Amino acid sequence: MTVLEDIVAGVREDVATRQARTSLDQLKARAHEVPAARACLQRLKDDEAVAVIAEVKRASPSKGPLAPIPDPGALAAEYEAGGAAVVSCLTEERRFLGSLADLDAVRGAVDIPVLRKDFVVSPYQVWEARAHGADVVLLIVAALEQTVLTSLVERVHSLGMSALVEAHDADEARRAVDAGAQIVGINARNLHTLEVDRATFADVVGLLPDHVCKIAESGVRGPRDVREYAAVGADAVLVGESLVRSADPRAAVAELVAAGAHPAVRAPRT
Ligand SMILES: O=C(O)c1ccccc1NCC(=O)[C@H](O)[C@H](O)COP(=O)(O)O
Repeated sequence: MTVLEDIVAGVREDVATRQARTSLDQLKARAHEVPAARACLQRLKDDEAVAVIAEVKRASPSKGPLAPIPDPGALAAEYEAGGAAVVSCLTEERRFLGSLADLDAVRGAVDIPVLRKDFVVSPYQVWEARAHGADVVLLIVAALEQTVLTSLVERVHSLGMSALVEAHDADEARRAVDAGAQIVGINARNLHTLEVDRATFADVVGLLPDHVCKIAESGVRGPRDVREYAAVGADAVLVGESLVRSADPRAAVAELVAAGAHPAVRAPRT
């Protein structure tokens, strides 16, 4: 069993447990009570700057525990104050030690869009994301059959949210676009070895049409990596570990934002 299959198997069990407590109809009712989702495409695809998506990430399969994060809302507020365009919140429980409670705390603490980062395999989780105030939902191509991926993208969009569709290689990038993705993340972390190879982004990004927002995910340790991703066409970077380990996450985000703010760092637009 691959790491991804193992994570998804656990997620399916956890979703079943939650669904036994809260029915889909109850979730839908809650989803219609929360404020409408915030738009996020324009925030991420700004020709003048590379946007920063800052992640609340307690642990990971590759590194184990990363940071205790006693107050995820306070961390998210620091990210926002540092200039993050979007806050990503991991909600997967077993390997990332996240939760919907973390998502609630983050949602309550910031005004910028919030991404629910999880291993979404069912419409129930999409409704759950909306019911908890998420504006963006991650969908991982490698975890989904194409028909399921397409219908989940449609479901996310139909609820007014944005889908961030994650690819790891050229074939997955094509599948993301075929599924109707407007925002595609290219994750430099190999899901089999868990190693990060930032060159993956440059290898794959050229396959994405101009209108698609291109996000470089994983392995950003500082401003230099932002500049390198920007130079090969990233509209945004998604950063977790280096921010949660930072003694001053607000300043750390601000440094990344500043690195992406200078137009000279951008790849020529077509
Ligand atoms: O982080 C992991 O070890 C991991 C393992 C298996 C699947 C996904 C994983 N990470 C999710 C992510 O995509 C990252 O949290 C995100 O891109 C931020 O990466 P980083 O800045 O390197 O923490």
